[in-house]
Amino acid sequence: MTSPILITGASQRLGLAMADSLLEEGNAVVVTYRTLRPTIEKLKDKGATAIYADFSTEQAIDRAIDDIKAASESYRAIIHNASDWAQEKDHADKHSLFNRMMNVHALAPYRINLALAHSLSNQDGFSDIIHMTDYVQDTGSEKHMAYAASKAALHNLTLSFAKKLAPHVKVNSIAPALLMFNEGDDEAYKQKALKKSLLETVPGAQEAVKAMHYLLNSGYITGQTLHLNGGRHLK
Ligand SMILES: NC(=O)C1=CN([C@@H]2O[C@H](COP(=O)(O)OP(=O)(O)OC[C@H]3O[C@@H](n4cnc5c(N)ncnc54)[C@H](OP(=O)(O)O)[C@@H]3O)[C@@H](O)[C@H]2O)C=CC1
Ligand SMILES: Nc1nc2c(c(=O)[nH]1)N=C([C@H](O)[C@@H](O)CO)CN2
Repeated sequence: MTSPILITGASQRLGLAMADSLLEEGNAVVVTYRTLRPTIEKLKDKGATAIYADFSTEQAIDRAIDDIKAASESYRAIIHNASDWAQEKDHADKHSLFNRMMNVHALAPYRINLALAHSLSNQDGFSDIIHMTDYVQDTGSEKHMAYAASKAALHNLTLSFAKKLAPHVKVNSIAPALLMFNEGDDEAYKQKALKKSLLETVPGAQEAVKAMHYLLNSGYITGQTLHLNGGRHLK
């Protein structure tokens, strides 16, 4: 079995779907979680290694890096999926909000990539880093300003790491728009959100799973963004 693939924030939704798909394909998988859900136990039953990781502070990021390095001497790929979709209106302390967004979405991927750069290996070809960014990396967001800025920072790290880690490592962004609704999204929100894209659909987690496999199996894509947005950029 080749070196494991690391997926951060895999206890639910897209991260869980990506981890499940990689396990079903026979890959070794290491996941991080912040909330211990039954889904994590199920991933462990399928052979995954699970590591607790909170990326909201510098000290917690340090601890996570130590645990990730202890879990495997080498990695086939790193998928930075962990994310906190926070709105300004819900956080009075904007300084704390901005720092937390940057820690989760930019500092943690930056520090983990640097720490594991020499541990990325694939006897069959390229290794990979995938950054889960967001459609708003290019547009900003009035309601999620710090979040959007941190996703733009993450995408810029895609460009820098693509240059720094070539030719052995491919580094790409996957920039979704609406792939899945959240619990509590009411019908009015759903109808309004659907109209934001040309295709007017919400495809679900498998759209991200397919994009992940495409990048992992590509032999000539690096420094790119796979936009999964249903044509929203043309609306
Ligand atoms: N779903 C969508 O439609 C879209 C998704 N994306 C991006 O795709 C990726 C996956 O999306 P989705 O599955 O909806 O993501 P989620 O909102 O489900 O978040 C993924 C995981 O991130 C973890 N997380 C949140 N904050 C922290 C933290 N401070 N430290 C460590 N882990 C943390 C959570 O862990 P836990 O639950 O264990 O606490 C959560 O399970 C994200 O990067 C997201 O920004 C972008 C645009 C649209
Ligand atoms: N961490 C998360 N990031 C984002 C989510 C989410 O559920 N978790 N959802 C979105 C929305 O689907 C947005 O794209 C709708 O326009 C964005 N980011």
